[in-house]
Amino acid sequence: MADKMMTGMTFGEILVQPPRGMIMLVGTLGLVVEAAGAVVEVAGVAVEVGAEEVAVVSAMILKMVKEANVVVEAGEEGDEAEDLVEGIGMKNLAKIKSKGKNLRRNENFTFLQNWRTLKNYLLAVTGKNVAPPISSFETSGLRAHLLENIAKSGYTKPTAIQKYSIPVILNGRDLMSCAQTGSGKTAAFLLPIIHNLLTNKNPPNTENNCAQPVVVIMSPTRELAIQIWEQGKKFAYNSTVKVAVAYGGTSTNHQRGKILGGCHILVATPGRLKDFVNRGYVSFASLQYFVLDEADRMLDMGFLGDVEEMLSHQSMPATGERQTLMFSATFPEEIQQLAAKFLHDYIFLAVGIVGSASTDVEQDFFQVSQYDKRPKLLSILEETPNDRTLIFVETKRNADFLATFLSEHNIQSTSIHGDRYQSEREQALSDFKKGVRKVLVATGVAARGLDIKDVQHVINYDLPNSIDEYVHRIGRTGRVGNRGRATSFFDDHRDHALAGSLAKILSQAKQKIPEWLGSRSHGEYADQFGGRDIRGDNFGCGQDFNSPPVVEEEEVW
Ligand SMILES: Nc1ncnc2c1ncn2[C@@H]1O[C@H](COP(=O)(O)OP(=O)(O)OP(=O)(O)O)[C@@H](O)[C@H]1O
Repeated sequence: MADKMMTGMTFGEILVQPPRGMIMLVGTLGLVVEAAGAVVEVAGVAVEVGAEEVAVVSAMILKMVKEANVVVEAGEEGDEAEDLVEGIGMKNLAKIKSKGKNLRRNENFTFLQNWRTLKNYLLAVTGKNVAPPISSFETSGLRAHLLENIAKSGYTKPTAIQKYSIPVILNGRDLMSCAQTGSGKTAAFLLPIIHNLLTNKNPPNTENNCAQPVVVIMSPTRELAIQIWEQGKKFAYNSTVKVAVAYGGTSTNHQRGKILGGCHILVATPGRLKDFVNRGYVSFASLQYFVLDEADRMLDMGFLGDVEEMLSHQSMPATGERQTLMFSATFPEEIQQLAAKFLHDYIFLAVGIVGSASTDVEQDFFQVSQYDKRPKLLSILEETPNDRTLIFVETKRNADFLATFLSEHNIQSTSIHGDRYQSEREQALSDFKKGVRKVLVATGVAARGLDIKDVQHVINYDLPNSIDEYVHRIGRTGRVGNRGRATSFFDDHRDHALAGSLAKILSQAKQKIPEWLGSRSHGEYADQFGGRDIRGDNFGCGQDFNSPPVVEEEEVW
């Protein structure tokens, strides 16, 4: 049955007006919903639902119930279905009966519930001929050497996004893949790519002092590029696969030498990649995979020009002749539309709600005016002196200022932002990772992708302008199943435009919305599964897609 559904046959199809115009559908193992009414939009796609995501699914059901006057039949009293129905207060809206798995119909829907088989996630898959997911690394078909390196990395089983992304990539398909922060997206693209490189056994290609990588991975920040490079080297360890990196702020000679020495996989920031391509050090003549990590960021106005330039370079294979892979935890609809033109007959994957915050992060808010922020910060940090804490501020100046201020108060801190020398940035990150400094004050440069072990607390000293940025920032904690904590200072004067989006994020993550925040959001968040974009019109406000392009990628942070 699962195979049938994955290929989009007509089973379990249902409305669910999809987030961001993409199709979502509930069906199969956890909850089967059979469409029979006009309200239903047939989608032909499967979604598995799971215990962790029951809340999300509950809200979907609730929405359907509201719209279609559905009658829901729960299982035996005390079982998961009963709990779920209870939990979402559906009793007020639909007739609930406790009679095992019997079916009950009304004119719109039939619900068949089999809650005991709930899986661990909610998944949306769209596209034609989707390869079925893998269930374990051992049975994935990945090469033995790679499996050894996976085991050495301490991975015992694939995460949800890996289960679905790996076979799609192995199958040669283009992919847009969305999953929450810290869910293992990097390995989801690195593993199948390295598998194929190991299988093909071709040596790295360099002609006329110009390297021809098989894989180019673009990342918005230098530190993230370094991190992906390191992870790539880990998976390619002791093999013939060569991984190199190119990023700004350091001498080109060293990087160029490494790349020319042989490189299958090149991880790069946009500015340095463009520079190397324009100088003829790198060409795309052998390229098979083009990967955009943090794809929505790579395709917003800041980097779009660079990405387009690379994709339209004369040596770049055309869309459809290369495999294009895009990964992110957030993917605004406008950017998805833009992304589609670089993709060929692609598969869309979403684990969880696109753009939602990790449910493993406990989110707190304080109403704090600009003048009260410093004492409030001190009191919070003094409560938890041993916590590894990442503090986000809006300006580079304030990052330095705050780090100094905290150090003067015996809280050993350092800072990372675009005005520091690259060596200082790397030192700051290293000190923070090693625990030499417990506190790192950062601008948005550290918001995305960075995987720093045991960050217990993220503090938004200044909230960002965009809700997606908020989601990425707080995603620096609560990674791969660990719990984390995020605290944000909400300044009424500057942050009011974000209130609705924040309330929605809290609501999706099933967290308490402070009354004062809820009242500022004018109830915008109440309807989680709206007919259009999951975030509605105002969601993502502050994300300015029309802002002028920046010249150098890192300088904006
Ligand atoms: N299957 C797995 N088992 C255990 N740990 C894993 C597995 N896959 C990835 N990890 C680890 O999980 C952490 C988060 O992974 P990764 O950085 O790829 O997340 P991400 O989804 O890209 O997050 P972000 O959206 O913040 O960039 C890393 O430390 C990674 O090594």
